[in-house]
Amino acid sequence: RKFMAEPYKTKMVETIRMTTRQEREEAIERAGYNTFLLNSKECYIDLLTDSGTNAMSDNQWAGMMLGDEAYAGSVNFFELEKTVREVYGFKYVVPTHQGRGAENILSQIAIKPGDYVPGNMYFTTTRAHQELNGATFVDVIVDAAHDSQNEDPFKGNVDLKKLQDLIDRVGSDKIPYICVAVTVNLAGGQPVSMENIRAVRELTKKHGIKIMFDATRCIENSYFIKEREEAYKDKSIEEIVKEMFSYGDGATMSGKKDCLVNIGGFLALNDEALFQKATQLVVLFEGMPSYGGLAGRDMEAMARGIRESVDYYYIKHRVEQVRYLGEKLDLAGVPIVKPIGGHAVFLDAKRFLPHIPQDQFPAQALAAQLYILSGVRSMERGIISAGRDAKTGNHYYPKLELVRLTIPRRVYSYAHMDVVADSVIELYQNRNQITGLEMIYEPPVLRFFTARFKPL
Ligand SMILES: CC1=C(O)/C(=C\N=C(/C)C(=O)O)C(COP(=O)(O)O)=CN1
Repeated sequence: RKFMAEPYKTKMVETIRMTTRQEREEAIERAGYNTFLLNSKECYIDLLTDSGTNAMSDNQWAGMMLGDEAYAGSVNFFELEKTVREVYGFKYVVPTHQGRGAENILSQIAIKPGDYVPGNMYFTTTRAHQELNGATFVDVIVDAAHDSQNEDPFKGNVDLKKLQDLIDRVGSDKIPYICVAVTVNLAGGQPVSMENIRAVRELTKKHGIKIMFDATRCIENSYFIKEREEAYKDKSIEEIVKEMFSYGDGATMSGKKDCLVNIGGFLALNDEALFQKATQLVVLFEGMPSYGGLAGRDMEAMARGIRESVDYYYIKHRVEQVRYLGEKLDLAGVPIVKPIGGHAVFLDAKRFLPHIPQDQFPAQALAAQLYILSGVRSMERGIISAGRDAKTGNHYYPKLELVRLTIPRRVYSYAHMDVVADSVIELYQNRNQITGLEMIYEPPVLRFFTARFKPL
């Protein structure tokens, strides 16, 4: 068989049930055509996100029984710290409740008003914290990343000329760090090559600019390096992760993805002065430096999840299961982002619904219609997620208007992937019946979480 079978067997099940079309039409109406506002029990196959929705292993659950819930100096903290040092290679670890907790602290300790933070495409919460601290985010990703049909194997790469131009334009003292996301979520889960990371290190080192990784999906990135970068095909995932991060000064991590936990994250740093600043803030926002908003048992589960995540067969299956879904859709002519990403298949809503202008929110409409047809929940990653330009007040109009079918780790089977594929293909065949939406409630920040719409 082309795709490997699951490298695990099931020991516990959580029943899911199909709803009726009538129930789903009522539910999406109540949710204002925003899939974020649906209840979990209204969703049959929930592909909203891979964040916190992953299945833990028996080893991780066993670790939950070993929570040292001491207020300070928990055994589990030292286990987490040891694991981050051994697997990722960073020196200091500040646990946080999830990725945003780390982004909040890093942005506050490293950014001063008027700074510029370059990055390989924006991510919603990452940019929000950078802007909250007075920085301007500057997208320095390769142009190919904004083209859903470009099949470059490393579309997450940094465009070194764009980075150099920014340095020349604003001066390196205005650039505290570059945020290198491995993989790039909104480009379609696209990886950064080791060669590019090395080149970014070389360029930034000359100007005293730090590299801070967004490590959220770093294992998927490592798998793509092993699969697509000749020099790494015989390296282990663990060797690749270690080398990747050796070129950086720190990382923010949402453990809810590649660390295989339902809650958790951390800020990792090598610089002691920055670490000291981080510990001063963590007591304000997350708790003690030795628990960062997490119970001891959560830190134990995260430490064990990190160890499991570098297992080759685990990550091979994970990436291949996503590829399986993507290839079925591609074969049926459904427009998707290529190459297929590590954590999700992204539908290209502009090409799926060319008759709907972007300011009638095609991706939002497509996600709502997919739910009505099949109970499959997906996430809008287009103009609504992009938000408004703080200066002009106008929508950002991203080139990529996408619907993300995000596959949780170790949760769904290939049969579920077939159900998703069949329903997307059916929707594609009837795409001309889909109409645009009007936004009837728009929150001021990160609007995609709670905005409401109605069909035009
Ligand atoms: C690349 C990246 C993310 O994808 C991310 C969160 N992503 C979510 C929730 C998602 O659905 O993609 C975050 C924020 O992590 P958090 O959701 O606060 O644990 C940071 N970086």
